[in-house]
Amino acid sequence: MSASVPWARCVQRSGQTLARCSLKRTSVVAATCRAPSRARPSTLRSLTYLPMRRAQNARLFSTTARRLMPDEEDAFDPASIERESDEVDVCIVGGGPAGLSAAIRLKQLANEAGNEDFRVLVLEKAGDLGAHILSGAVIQPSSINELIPDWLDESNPDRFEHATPAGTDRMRFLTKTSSIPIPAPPQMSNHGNYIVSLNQFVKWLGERAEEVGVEVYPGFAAAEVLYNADGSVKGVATNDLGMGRDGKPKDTFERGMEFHARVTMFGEGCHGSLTKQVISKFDLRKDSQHQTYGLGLKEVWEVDPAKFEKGLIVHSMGYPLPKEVYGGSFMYHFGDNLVSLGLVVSLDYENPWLSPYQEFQKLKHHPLFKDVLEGGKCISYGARALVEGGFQSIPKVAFPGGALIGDSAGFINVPKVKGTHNAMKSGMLAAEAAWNALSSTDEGTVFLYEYEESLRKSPIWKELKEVRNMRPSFHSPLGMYGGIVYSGLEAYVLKGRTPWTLKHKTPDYASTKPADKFPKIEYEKPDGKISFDILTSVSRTGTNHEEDQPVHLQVKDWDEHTDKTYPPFKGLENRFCPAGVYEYVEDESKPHGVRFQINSQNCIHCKTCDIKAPHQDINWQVPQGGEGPKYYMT
Ligand SMILES: Cc1cc2nc3c(=O)[nH]c(=O)nc-3n(C[C@H](O)[C@H](O)[C@H](O)COP(=O)(O)OP(=O)(O)OC[C@H]3O[C@@H](n4cnc5c(N)ncnc54)[C@H](O)[C@@H]3O)c2cc1C
Ligand code: SF4
Repeated sequence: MSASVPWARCVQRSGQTLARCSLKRTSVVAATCRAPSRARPSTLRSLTYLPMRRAQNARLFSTTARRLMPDEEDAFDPASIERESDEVDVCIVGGGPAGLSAAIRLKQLANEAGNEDFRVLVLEKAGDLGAHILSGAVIQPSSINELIPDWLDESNPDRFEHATPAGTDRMRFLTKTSSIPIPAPPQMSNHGNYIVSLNQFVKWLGERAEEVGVEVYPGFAAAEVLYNADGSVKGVATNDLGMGRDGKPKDTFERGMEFHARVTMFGEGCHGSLTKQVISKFDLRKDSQHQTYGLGLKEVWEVDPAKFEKGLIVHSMGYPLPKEVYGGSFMYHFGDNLVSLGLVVSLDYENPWLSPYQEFQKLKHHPLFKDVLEGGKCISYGARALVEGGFQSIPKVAFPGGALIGDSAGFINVPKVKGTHNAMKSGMLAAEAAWNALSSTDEGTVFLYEYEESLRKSPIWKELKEVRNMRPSFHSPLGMYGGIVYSGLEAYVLKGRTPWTLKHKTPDYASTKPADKFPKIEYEKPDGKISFDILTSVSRTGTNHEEDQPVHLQVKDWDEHTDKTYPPFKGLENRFCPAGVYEYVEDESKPHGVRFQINSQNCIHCKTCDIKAPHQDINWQVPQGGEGPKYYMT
């Protein structure tokens, strides 16, 4: 950090060093980057003015702070400080498989056309790329084969080195003590697929993106959608940093930053906080059904080598979930003695006593899993909601000035338990449409008609249409058994050629029934070897949030929330949250004898509360960039 070099100052944001060196694969201060200037990521080049911006902000704020008397502090409006802005060609929110594939494809096209100045920027809320990604993950390589054909080639020094070829597939129906083999439908055949840690894969994809010139900003949480005067999307803004829990700026206050682009893509994954707003603003669900969701909980274990079967893929239905609850488990053996084990629970469950976290702990005691885990070590835990609505729930994906890509739109093939290949492909299709649109005109609002069209002609559309009736068939009067039989018929005989399309029923938040309609579920205490209490699990996510900041789980009136939610549902938030964030603490001074509490530091960004809260009064917003879970090997 030398003051003599104008741009060689530490560019810090919330403890994150902004400038990252793609050669060193590490965060660096600009002056310490020894890469030739041509090879430096443009992040370094374009951010040289940032120290100045921070100095300006600091000056502005300290001036304001000096001037303010205590009784005036309340009147201070952070919005009165103008935000710095940056102008790029395409801004992508979310550095997941969809966002990074879109970014890489755009820069490939720009570089092929000799337009190296074409700026593509990716904003990612995690401190490091991949750190908020949670997935199975068995990936179908169709999209990565297309995007980076030599991704596994021995001759490629930058190949991805952590892919385990899929081996034996097993499908089981579980009762409490036994596991019954059932035929795996063709969709679930994994021949030719790879087991990976999606979090490692995304990190690697990010490096490939920087190599082709994408500007990747981890630690930047997009918090606000910006609009042009004509109503089209103008870009996004990151949130203000250094605000106290009381909503007042602290001396570390720093105004957010605006990123303006002619095309803004939302690749926030399932139930994105900005995607939600854009869908509503442009009424993108006008011709589609509501989205439906599941919550996936997952652990990675290092197991006894004698129990490890490299490439083994096991899926199950049945125990521990009651027959009215759709869901299932997965167990993938990959890498060196690693086992990825998880349970997906659909969020349209009715019984508020049900706890997806506790069901997952119960699952691990089933002999099918316990035998593998015993003697092993749990090395990570995480949870994330996933989209289950499929074909019926695909919204319009293009709107003036932008597009939805990946799980933000919702392209998971539920019977196949896969979404990564579709997320990537949708990003690539949107990229091609954006490149063509931006190349054909230098100004004015861009609308990606071509993306809507190419999506309909793509394998994504065909694949999701074919399986569209499987998930909703589990709502027939025959419940789970009816769904299994109907899905078998679709998989082997009908193959989606039926003239009908089954509808999704009630949205997840409205599916929960009052607690007094069900007997309370008593879960067994964890044994500390196979099953764990929730705080031990949360400690394995590495999650952290600065305590003195506005709560990012926004509930307007905590007492009103308690009045409406506690009496009928008896604290369901405590049970649906896989990180122990919500509590009702005994408090005799309160009307219901309890006080609502939000331990927001524990949040692992799974979005379940925003989806399942019965009165839709919990609004998940991004906290400060760089906060949240620090997943690795997930
Ligand atoms: C438990 C589980 C198991 C799964 N198993 C499989 C499997 O075996 N195979 C498979 O193919 N798929 C699987 N999936 C689905 C797969 O993970 C998703 O389809 C895929 O990750 C979607 O990619 P995406 O880029 O759309 O979203 P994501 O992977 O969710 O990435 C979104 C990124 O955007 C960032 N972000 C969000 N909001 C903001 C914001 N406002 N500002 C900045 N950054 C933001 C997030 O931090 C994240 O990094 C599974 C999913 C789960 C939950
Ligand atoms: S608070 Fe909400 S988003 Fe955070 S972990 Fe709990 S349910 Fe998930």
